[in-house]
Amino acid sequence: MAKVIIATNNKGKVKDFQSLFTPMGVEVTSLHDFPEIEEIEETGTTFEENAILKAEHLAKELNIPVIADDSGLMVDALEGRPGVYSARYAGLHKNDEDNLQKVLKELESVPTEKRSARFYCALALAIPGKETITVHGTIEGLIATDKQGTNGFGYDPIFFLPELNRTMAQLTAEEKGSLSHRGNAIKELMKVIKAEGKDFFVRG
Ligand SMILES: O=c1nc[nH]c2c1ncn2[C@H]1C[C@H](O)[C@@H](COP(=O)(O)OP(=O)(O)OP(=O)(O)O)O1
Ligand SMILES: [Mg+2]
Repeated sequence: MAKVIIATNNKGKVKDFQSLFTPMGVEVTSLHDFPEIEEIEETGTTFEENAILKAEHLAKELNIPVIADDSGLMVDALEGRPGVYSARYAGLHKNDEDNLQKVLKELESVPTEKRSARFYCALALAIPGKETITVHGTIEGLIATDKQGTNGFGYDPIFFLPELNRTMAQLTAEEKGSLSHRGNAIKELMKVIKAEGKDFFVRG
């Protein structure tokens, strides 16, 4: 069976990738399957830089093609924060809940029309001996005033999609994949590798 290696420790991202790749008959492998690999520090100042760091690190260790995802939430009223620091917004050892509560608190007095935000996902594909490819995808939404829904992960329960009248955490995995920043980035990556005659699948 064809496999794709994603350099991530985030179980929510793994689920998102599974919902995109499983229908293609492709198995998703993550850092959870390589416990001996040390996690690399995200020292970049952009999503792209961090995605490249994560993908190239694991591709070098394993000597096979690897994809990495660096993503986050950008809130206009917060000048783009939490941005690249989305995973560490409430502090290094905080979790998704603390992070989203911090955003809700900071937006407490901000009216609906000023609660615009977007998710951003940068993907890097590192292939040993080749130049690393980066692509990105986004999705626009509004920050809700409280949590809704239990699907997904991270900031999904407070990311409201006005056209669907639901938060991202109220979508099925398939719905999220069809319109999310991550789904859009994957579509872009598929286009680019096709155009460049490259491939990220590992067989066997
Ligand atoms: O679809 C999403 N739905 C909700 N929240 C999301 C999403 N996508 C990214 N996010 C948030 C979660 C985390 O706060 C940050 C990612 O941080 P980021 O460093 O890329 O991931 P991570 O540290 O959790 O895992 P890893 O680096 O091992 O891939 O943005
Ligand atoms: Mg991370």
